[in-house]
Formats: sequence, structure tokens, C-alpha cells
Amino acid sequence: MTDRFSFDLHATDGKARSGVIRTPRGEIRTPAFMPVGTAATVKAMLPESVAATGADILLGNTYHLMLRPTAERIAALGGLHAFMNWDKPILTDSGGFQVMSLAGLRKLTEEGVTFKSHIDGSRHHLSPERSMEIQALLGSDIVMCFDECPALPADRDRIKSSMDLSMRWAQRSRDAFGDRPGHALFGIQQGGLEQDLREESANALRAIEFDGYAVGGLAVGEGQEAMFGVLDYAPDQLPVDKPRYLMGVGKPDDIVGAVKRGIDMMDCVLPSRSGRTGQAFTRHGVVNIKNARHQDDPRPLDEACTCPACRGYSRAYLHHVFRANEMISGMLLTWHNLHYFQDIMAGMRAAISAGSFAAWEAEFHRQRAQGDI
Ligand SMILES: Nc1nc2c(CCc3ccccc3)c3nc[nH]c3cc2c(=O)[nH]1
Ligand SMILES: [Zn+2]
Repeated sequence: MTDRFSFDLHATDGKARSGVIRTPRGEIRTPAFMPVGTAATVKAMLPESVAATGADILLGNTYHLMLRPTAERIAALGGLHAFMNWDKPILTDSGGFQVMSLAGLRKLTEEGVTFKSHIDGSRHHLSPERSMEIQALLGSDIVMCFDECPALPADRDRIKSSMDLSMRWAQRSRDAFGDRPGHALFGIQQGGLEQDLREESANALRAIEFDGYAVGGLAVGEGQEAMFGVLDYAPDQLPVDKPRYLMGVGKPDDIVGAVKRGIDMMDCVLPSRSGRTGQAFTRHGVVNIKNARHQDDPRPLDEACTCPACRGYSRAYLHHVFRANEMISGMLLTWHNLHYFQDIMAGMRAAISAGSFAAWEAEFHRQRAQGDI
């Protein structure tokens, strides 16, 4: 075990990298997929089930937890790890992104943002300083800078002024974070789809110095082609010896394309959210289990999957419990999706270490093109 935060690169294959992030609460194998536990729970999953899928770290949300049950209450109860019974690493987002996408009546100034809770309409305030205080109260191992993520499409002037604000907030986040051994602070690159603005942002963050660097401002509706266009250069603008975290991504083929371009960490609500709606991700493509064609199908979701849903249940059963709106439906499909996403990560880590990422990627795409699933 270690009392410090560190990142070791073990292997590279093209731009793809594999390694390990060491924290006092445990190691994170990279490339890593991080399930989202927004309100101190990965929905429909027990923490031990999340760990069983292979996840080394999960995500929490400053925005949701500050509103309910409040960061002060979680701190008084021993912090987020004890509160939600997860003793491995936790990364928390800084809240600004969620305010802009969820809260009402927002007022954004240089100082920070005031907003009305989407839960009960009460008024709240976030700033770099308050976000750092909340994330410290939660006790998260990886803290994100307080930033502003502009909605796309946006004109260049808007992207530039927003990125400049986020860089000033990054400095204030760094100053407020202080020196917390064993805890990490990650900067977040902004700059939209503009290569020169992203370069400016990366240089500003590098000068402030962070334990890791996120590529922010993507997965906000720009589409995969535009996102990959940015990822063709953005990771290389960031320090090579620190973890690179692409926020909010994504579908299986987004994840593979991001790792191929040098990304080490990703998060997305997709596997859990779509699991609850009956959408299963498999190596052969997506299965919408509510579709009537599954009602007599005795096969598992995915013959090659070793998760509890695929080992113990037929498509016919999963179809039935979704149609009957039974709680086990969301549990089983969420477990399968999270397990499958971790399978993809484990496959890529092994392929990168073996220098066979290109072959692994070709097989990944060939299997998905197989059609009838
Ligand atoms: N702070 C921040 N968060 C983002 C998220 C949320 C990721 C998140 C982290 C932790 C918990 C939940 C969600 C994005 N999701 C899609 N695109 C995103 C961009 C940004 C961004 O630019 N900045
Ligand atoms: Zn499965």
C-alpha cells in the first residue's frame, strides 16, 4: 500500500497506454472505466457487486450530494466511503457541469455560480473554493477542479472566454485544495473543438501542476467524429507522465477509440442508465431485451459473458421481468453492462501490454459487425 498518489506507465502500443494509479485506498488499473455512483450509489447495484464487475474506482457527484444529504452530513458520518460502504478509490466531479445541466435559475459570475436545487428549489452556491471544501468533506481520493463546460455548438469567442474562466478557476481550485497527501487534484482541459484553445488550456494547466489531467468539454452532443477529431491531438497536449481522463465517455466503440488515442480513464452513465431501460451491450452489439423477439429465446444475453445475468438467466426470462417491471430486471442488466464494460477494459489492458492492440481492436469491431444478436 502507499500513502501517496502515483501513476506508473507499464506499456504503450501506438498511442494506447496501460499502467496503474496507486492511491492509499487501492490501485486503479488503466485504461480504466469508472462507473457513476451519482447519489452515493451505483443505481441497482450493491457496492460488492460493482467491485465484482472489476471496477477499481467509482464516481460521485458534488452537485447531487451537496443538495442531498449534504456534504456536512456525510462528513459527520465518516465520509463518503464509509457512508456508501465502498472502501476503494472514489473520484468526484466538481459540480459545475451538473449545475449547468440540472439546476434551475443559474447565475454565473467570476466568483462562482448560484442556482436553485432541482430537488426542492432551495438556493445554493458553488465556487472553486466551495467545491474543494465539499469534495474534502466527502473525502474523495481524486478531486476535480471547478470548471465551466460550455454547451456545444458555441462560437469561438464563447469557447475562449469560458476556457479562460475555467483556467482562472483551476488556479483557485489548486490554491484552495492545499496540500493533501494521498489525495489527487485533476485539472480539466477546455477549449471546445478548437486545437489552439485546447493547447492554451493544456499549457495553463501544466503551469499550475496537477496530479492528473482531464479532457473536458466533450461528450456534450458534438458526435463521435468531432470528438475523435479532438482526441487525435488533445491527449498529446497533456503531460505524458500523468493520467489522462476523458469525461463522460461513452459507448463501447467510443471507449476503444479514446484508449487508442491515449486516454487512460473514462466514465459514463450509459451502461447503468441503459441497463435500467432494457438495453444490453454485448460483444455482438446492442440487445433491446424488451423486444418481443426475445420472449421465447432460451439463450443468455451473451454466450461468452461470465456475469450472473448471462450465467443464470435466459433472454426469455430477462424479457419477462422487464415487461413485468420487476426490480431484478434493472439489477441484472446493469450488472451485465458494467461487467461487459470492464471486460472491454481488461481486454485492452492485456492487448496493450502484449503489443497486440491493433489485432484486439480489429476483432472487437469484427464481432460487432456479425449482425443478428
Ligand atoms: N467537470 C466536468 N464534468 C464533465 C462531465 C461530467 C463527468 C462526471 C464525473 C463524475 C460523475 C458524473 C459525471 C461530462 N460528462 C460528459 N461530458 C462532460 C464534460 C465535463 C466537463 O467538461 N467538466
Ligand atoms: Zn453478461
